[in-house]
Amino acid sequence: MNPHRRQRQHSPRGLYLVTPDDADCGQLSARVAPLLPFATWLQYRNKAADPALRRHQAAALQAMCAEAGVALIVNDDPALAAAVGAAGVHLGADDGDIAAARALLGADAIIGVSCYDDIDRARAATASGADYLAFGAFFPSSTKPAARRARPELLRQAASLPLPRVAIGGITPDNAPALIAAGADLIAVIGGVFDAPDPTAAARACRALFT
Ligand SMILES: Cc1ncc(COP(=O)(O)OP(=O)(O)O)c(N)n1
Ligand SMILES: Cc1ncsc1CCOP(=O)(O)O
Ligand SMILES: [Mg+2]
Repeated sequence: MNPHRRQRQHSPRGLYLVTPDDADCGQLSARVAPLLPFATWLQYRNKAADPALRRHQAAALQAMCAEAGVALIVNDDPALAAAVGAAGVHLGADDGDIAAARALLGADAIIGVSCYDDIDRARAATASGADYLAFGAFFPSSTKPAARRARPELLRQAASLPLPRVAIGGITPDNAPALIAAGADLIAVIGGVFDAPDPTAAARACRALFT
């Protein structure tokens, strides 16, 4: 097995950086590279790219993450995660089931599941072998304006489940403390870092919230 896939942490905490849609491979790598020192995990998410571009970008990010010691998690697509040797996959409600992803990626893979505002979905994902539970959107998101909204109390409620809790949706270094106080182990961020005037400073500030 590729040794860089074996990066599963038992109690991951920190910044879960998620990529913006960017069709320019060189530009995407250049935007991500200075941020990796502050990320616990990186998710490759590109809702606009065709399969060839997604494959190319995921492979480039996997090489960068392996070098930086950051786990790469591919959004939506277990086959792409397997093809590039990523550490895991993130599955939403329309992205297939956990068992199929586990069969493809193996016992060491990180499989994350979107639970939105639904604690019953979180319980079911836990029982099905998920590795983390993602909740949100907690704040208005310019990346995904129609995202279902959740309240921070849900993070407290999910403390009864034995998995890391990821918060997503409109998160910035300024509004994240309320979510961390409510129990978020990781904050998943796109615009709050990549659209910040100084993305490196924003990523550093996100990480500092966990120290
Ligand atoms: C960490 C994390 N949480 C939630 C999502 C959203 O997944 P999904 O509902 O499948 O929506 P898309 O991202 O595919 O638009 C995520 N990607 N990552
Ligand atoms: C994928 C996703 N799911 C809920 S909100 C969201 C987008 C997160 O991006 P941002 O951090 O820019 O709000
Ligand atoms: Mg999805």
